[in-house]
Amino acid sequence: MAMWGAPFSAQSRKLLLLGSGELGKEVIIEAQRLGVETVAVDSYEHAPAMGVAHRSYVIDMLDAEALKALIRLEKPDLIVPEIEAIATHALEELEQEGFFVVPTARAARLTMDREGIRRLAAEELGLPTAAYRFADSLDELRQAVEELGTPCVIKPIMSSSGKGQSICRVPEDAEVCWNTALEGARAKGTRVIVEAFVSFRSEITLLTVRSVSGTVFCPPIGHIQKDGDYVESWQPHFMSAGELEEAQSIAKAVTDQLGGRGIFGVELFLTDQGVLFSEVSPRPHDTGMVTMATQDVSQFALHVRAILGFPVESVQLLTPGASATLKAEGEGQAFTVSGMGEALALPRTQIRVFGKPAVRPGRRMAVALSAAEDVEIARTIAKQAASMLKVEVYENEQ
Ligand SMILES: Nc1ncnc2c1ncn2[C@@H]1O[C@H](COP(=O)(O)OP(=O)(O)OP(=O)(O)O)[C@@H](O)[C@H]1O
Ligand SMILES: NCC(=O)N[C@@H]1O[C@H](COP(=O)([O-])[O-])[C@@H](O)[C@H]1O
Ligand SMILES: [Mg+2]
Repeated sequence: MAMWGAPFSAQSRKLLLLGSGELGKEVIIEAQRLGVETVAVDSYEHAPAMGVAHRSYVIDMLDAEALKALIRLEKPDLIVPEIEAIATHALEELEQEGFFVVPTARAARLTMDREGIRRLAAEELGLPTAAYRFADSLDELRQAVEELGTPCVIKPIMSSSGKGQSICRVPEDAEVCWNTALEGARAKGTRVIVEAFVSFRSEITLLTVRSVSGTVFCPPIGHIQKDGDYVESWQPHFMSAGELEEAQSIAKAVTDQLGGRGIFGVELFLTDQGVLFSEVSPRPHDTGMVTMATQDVSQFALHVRAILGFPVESVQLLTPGASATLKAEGEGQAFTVSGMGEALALPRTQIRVFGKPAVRPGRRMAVALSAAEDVEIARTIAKQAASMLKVEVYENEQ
């Protein structure tokens, strides 16, 4: 039986979030709504989730010793990874000591790098994916490109939101792609994955919830990515019954293998040759921010419910809807976000301004969420709302 007392009391239930961006901010808000004590951790001050948590810490989460020291000090009831770049071996050690890692320390380790999850999905589970190779040097990369043919996609094994990702269109591009990967990798190390380019009809995120009730799927979310990062998403994405069944069976296989409780964002490509598995996040997904406008219970609330051990019997889509992102262009800490009034004047539209303390080119700063009678109208309105939002950087100030 789940029960707990007030935050800060000896009876509190304490959730510690590793990574405190826009997704974690919503997780913390949902946890707070259930009376949970919350601790936000990230590598920089004033990260979005820190503003809504009871307390926060700034540490290098790839530093195993720093991570272990903090967790042993705080003794949280739940450790909730929000990003991939975490010293996951430290999480495994902490799990051994009795700490509870969401969904499991092994899932966090396997999804931390593209190799772990790709080998598990393709080689252990035999799920359909794009053909792939790994390379540790420019020479190995050239060899992989030759074997897979062009075009192919090259990504650092440790990166997210498209960082370090590029398309190799002709074999001569290999060197530029190698350098792009080196610059974009989020941790030291040079290993890359080379994937055959998939000409998909569309791509989706299938949010999959594992709770005490079993596995429940949210209606599929369609999305568009630019330079490897999401710019637009909508729900539901229409697909045939056969295709949906294929997608759900892939999602079920991967999430059952990873185990634990919580929400998983299973990324899939829809092609004329069938559904391909791409990757999975054992946590809420950026494209799933649309669920704040469309579902009876958002992906963030579902995650919190499932990890606290509560049932998730079903998920209801209340309305079709869409999301569109605002990305910064400049760089610096002196900036403003404007256009919120105009965006909010649009029908059935909400915005989330994340409150990140600094901008850099391409950084996601806000999202517009619109509901409408059909997804196409919702997409048009969400894009219009996002285009009204502007980030203005003050060049001459700090
Ligand atoms: N093999 C491929 N063929 C075609 N397009 C691809 C391929 N791999 C990736 N992409 C495109 O790039 C996007 C980002 O790729 P991927 O999800 O692997 O990167 P990521 O950095 O983990 O992104 P995120 O962290 O936002 O999920 C995909 O959603 C897809 O649009
Ligand atoms: N695709 C993964 C993703 O969207 N993750 C979200 O972005 C934040 C990092 O943003 P930042 O790079 O702007 O600090 C993460 O903390 C998470 O909320
Ligand atoms: Mg992805």
